[in-house]
Amino acid sequence: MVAELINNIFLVNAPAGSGKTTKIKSMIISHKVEFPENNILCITYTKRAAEELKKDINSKGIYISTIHSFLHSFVNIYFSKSEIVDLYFEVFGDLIRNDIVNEKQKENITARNQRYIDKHGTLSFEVIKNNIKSIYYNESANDHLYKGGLSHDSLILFSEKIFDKFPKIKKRITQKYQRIFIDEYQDSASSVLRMFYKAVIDTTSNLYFLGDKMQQIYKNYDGFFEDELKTLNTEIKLDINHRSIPDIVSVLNNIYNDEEFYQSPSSKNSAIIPAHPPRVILCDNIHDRLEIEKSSYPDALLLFLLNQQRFNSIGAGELYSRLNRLEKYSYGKQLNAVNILSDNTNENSDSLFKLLFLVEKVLEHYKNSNLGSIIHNIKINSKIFDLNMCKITSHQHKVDFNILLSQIYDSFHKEHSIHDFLISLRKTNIFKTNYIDEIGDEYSEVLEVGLNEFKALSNYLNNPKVSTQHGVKGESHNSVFFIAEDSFKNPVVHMHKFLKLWTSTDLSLNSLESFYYEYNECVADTVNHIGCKISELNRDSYDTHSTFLNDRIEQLNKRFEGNLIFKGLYEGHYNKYLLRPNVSNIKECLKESTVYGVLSAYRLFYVGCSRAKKNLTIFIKKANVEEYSQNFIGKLERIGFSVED
Ligand SMILES: Nc1ncnc2c1ncn2[C@@H]1O[C@H](COP(=O)(O)OP(=O)(O)OP(=O)(O)O)[C@@H](O)[C@H]1O
Repeated sequence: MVAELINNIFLVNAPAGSGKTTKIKSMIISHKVEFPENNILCITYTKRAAEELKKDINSKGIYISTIHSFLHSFVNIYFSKSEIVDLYFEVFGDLIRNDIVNEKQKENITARNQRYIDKHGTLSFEVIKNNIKSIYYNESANDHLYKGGLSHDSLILFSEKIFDKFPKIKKRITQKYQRIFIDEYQDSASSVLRMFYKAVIDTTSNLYFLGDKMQQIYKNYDGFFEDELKTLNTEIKLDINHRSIPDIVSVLNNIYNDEEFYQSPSSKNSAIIPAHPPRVILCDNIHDRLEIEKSSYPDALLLFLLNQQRFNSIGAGELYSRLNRLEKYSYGKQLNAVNILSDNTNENSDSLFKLLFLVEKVLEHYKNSNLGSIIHNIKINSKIFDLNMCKITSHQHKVDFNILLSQIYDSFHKEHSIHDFLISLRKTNIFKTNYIDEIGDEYSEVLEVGLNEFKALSNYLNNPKVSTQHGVKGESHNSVFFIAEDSFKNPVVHMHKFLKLWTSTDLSLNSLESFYYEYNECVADTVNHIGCKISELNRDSYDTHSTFLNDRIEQLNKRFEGNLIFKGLYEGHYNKYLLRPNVSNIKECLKESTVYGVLSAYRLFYVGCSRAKKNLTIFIKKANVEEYSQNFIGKLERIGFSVED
């Protein structure tokens, strides 16, 4: 049966640089001019994107925010209603009961249960139910279900449940908003897409999903909105690349390798002469070669895969790695080391870095003899400065104060550790001693790092030229240096396996993604049958299921026979298993990340290349592609790259 097309819900799936963000802005503005009384909602993927968009369109009735802040502001007024608290227990009750029982005796759950008993005297489902009067969004990656705290993911899940159960609440969305835009739809969870779809269908509001499937670089979307996507209105076409020069547009078309998404270059970019053709540099040592190229293109944006590499390149690698090890910035916590090291404003919530960035700002004003700005900074930071010491009521005070600032200035320019710098700050008495002293033991490793790393970080923040491949969505840069790297965990990106597969097959997003979904389903089905994750298989559980697993491997081998992606990624592992069936060999066969890592590398490669307006360079370590270098160079040249050794 052919699904009915939906007229008021639009899908604009268009490649990089085709003007999606620009289109959103112009649609918002023109709608507002025509219907000034209407309200418009625009959901962006990151806070930064929301802030950027707000700079251009900030008028009454236009609401721009991330999905979490939108949902939170929209549903939190119901969070203490008894029906909503009941729904909370309906949705999360089993999870709560399981944690109370803690069948597998997980240590963290045992500890959490004990903390609850210490505080409330006892732990049971009924006690928890009695204690929770209202639920809340805890703005972190982990739920606090005993207290009614919803994590990022649970806020989304629970909002969807609220809209399903209480249509009146859902209806408020379209009563309030006549136009809704979801930017970067490809990285939104399918539950988010479905939520808006169900709210807007059969109403007079319009909903627009804008994005690019090729730029799906986070794992939020699980593929469960594909049927609905096929029913959407696709009459808005964006097929001109407004960002890049024709040679780069041609490379991008070839990487995308899908006629449906073919882009023409914009005529305004045709006259731009690049410094070099899009090129791939195959080198023995990427670091050394980068240094050389950086001197010719000092403004190039360097795209690394990992934050660690990015901070290494800035000259603040040790600072990043040590801050990253702090418990409070570990995985799942509200803030991480990147948040702290990227925020040189007064909003930085880390006591050490707030102080360092502030001191640096004050020294900048000192250098420019701008006493007024120094006083202003002192006044708005009364928790950090000792206001008595900073009072300037006479000429002598001013002279004394200047002496203290000059001591700080000298100390800041000395080669010593952050710890020694803090000691020198403490000695001046300008700062509250308890503020400095409270930067306690947990920071001891961070304080050992040289102050020069902080200075390098600060220079970088004033002029960022290094980013991660995940972090440059939506950006444009004249010159881009993309550094090919692998990562086997957080994030999983198998760049070199991708390059190898790309060399030997005519890869397109559709072919690789369909294989990924199909293979993933086979793995999920196997996991369901054996009742444990593939990575958790051990010799005993393998023996129990070996007949089933052997059959499964033979079936899959047959099913994907002739599939070049399977051949490139899995065939070797299957042959090995069929020769020697054992637990470690089966794990390799059924590893979902083998294909996921290649798929995410393909997308990141495209995202990275598509940031370049004029000059694009890819750096690849020669040794990593040696085995197939002739074919690889041939492929690169067909794509439109020039290849340099
Ligand atoms: N219609 C247009 N005419 C001229 N320039 C445009 C037009 N649309 C977009 N641009 C310019 O092209 C560049 C890319 O636009 P935009 O960021 O909107 O594209 P996008 O599709 O959102 O890109 P990406 O998917 O890579 O984030 C920007 O510099 C923008 O100013």
